[in-house]
Amino acid sequence: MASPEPSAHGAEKLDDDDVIPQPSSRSPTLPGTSLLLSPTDLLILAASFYPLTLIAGSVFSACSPSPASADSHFSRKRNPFNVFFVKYGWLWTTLVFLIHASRLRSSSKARALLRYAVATIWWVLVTRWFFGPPIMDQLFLATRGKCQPADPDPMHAEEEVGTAQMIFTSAACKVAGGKWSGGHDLSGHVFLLTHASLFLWSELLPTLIHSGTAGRESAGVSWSEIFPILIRSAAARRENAGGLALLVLWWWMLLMTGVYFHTWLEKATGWIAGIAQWAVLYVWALRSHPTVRSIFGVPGI
Ligand SMILES: CCCCCCCCCCCCCCCC(=O)SCCNC(=O)CCNC(=O)[C@H](O)C(C)(C)COP(=O)(O)O
Ligand SMILES: Nc1ncnc2c1ncn2[C@@H]1O[C@H](COP(=O)(O)O)[C@@H](OP(=O)(O)O)[C@H]1O
Repeated sequence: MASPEPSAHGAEKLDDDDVIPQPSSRSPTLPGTSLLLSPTDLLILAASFYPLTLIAGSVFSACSPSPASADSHFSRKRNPFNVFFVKYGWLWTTLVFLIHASRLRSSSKARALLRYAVATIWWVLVTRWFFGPPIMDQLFLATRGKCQPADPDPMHAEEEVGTAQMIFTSAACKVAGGKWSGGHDLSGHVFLLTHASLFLWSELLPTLIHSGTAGRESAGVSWSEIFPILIRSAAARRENAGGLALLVLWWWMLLMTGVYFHTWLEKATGWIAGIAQWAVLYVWALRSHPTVRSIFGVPGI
């Protein structure tokens, strides 16, 4: 899909089929084009779906006559979608991305992998390691969170507390049989599901539109065309169907986290961490900094 760089961005010339989402990609001369959505509009539309989902889930949970912790399949931590998919969420996201990247032109592959590496580093920093405990655990400890011993027996608890107070990560706390409690517990699920979804939408959208419109050249996509395009795109290639299926699953699991788990504030901080790297790289740096764009490229077909 051809998409020349807007001069406002102080552009260098992009590869023919690179697509940088841009608000000014509509042609002002075409009648009725104000109703058309550019790639940027579509990306922002997809991105706005996630906070709305969390708000809807939280409102439902607050208004529901039964308690938010009501026993249902999706309120159980051990449900298979949680255990096999979300708990390995970055692995599944990686698989879908690598299949997508393997289809890109070789000149685009290295830069797509570089963007993936940045997204992976952000996932590691938030959930695994940040010069010590990961960001989510450092936030928890900084807000007076502790690893509490699980054993109610005071004899054992005393022994455990000694160990627990030395524990600085939620993972180690769980392994020691303790409970991570007291501080601000940023939702790891909201973070991962939002981060992974925005990464996949940003990388896959040009391909999805291209497959769903059969490469049609146009000023944009109308509202009524969005779902038919995604369906045609899924039908056109198994890889597109796989990517869209994962995005639907991530969206559903985010809704379930919104309904059954965490406080409003913990979901909000999870979401902020989830959009941070996407906003900096895809929304800001790639659009307004030609140097960044020349290093990382832009998602394309
Ligand atoms: C020239 C360019 C070179 C660029 C090089 C790029 C390298 C590309 C290929 C590298 C492949 C690496 C493969 C990495 C695969 C993985 O992702 S392994 C990780 C699998 N683990 C997960 O997915 C765990 C996800 N889960 C969590 O993070 C947490 O469980 C949670 C969801 C945040 C919840 O936290 P809890 O505390 O468990 O509640
Ligand atoms: N959509 C979902 N489905 C099932 N369990 C979920 C969930 N969202 C969050 N959880 C569970 O709620 C706890 C807090 O999640 P998080 O902080 O990652 O958002 C985690 O419990 P466990 O750590 O005991 O598995 C997690 O598995």
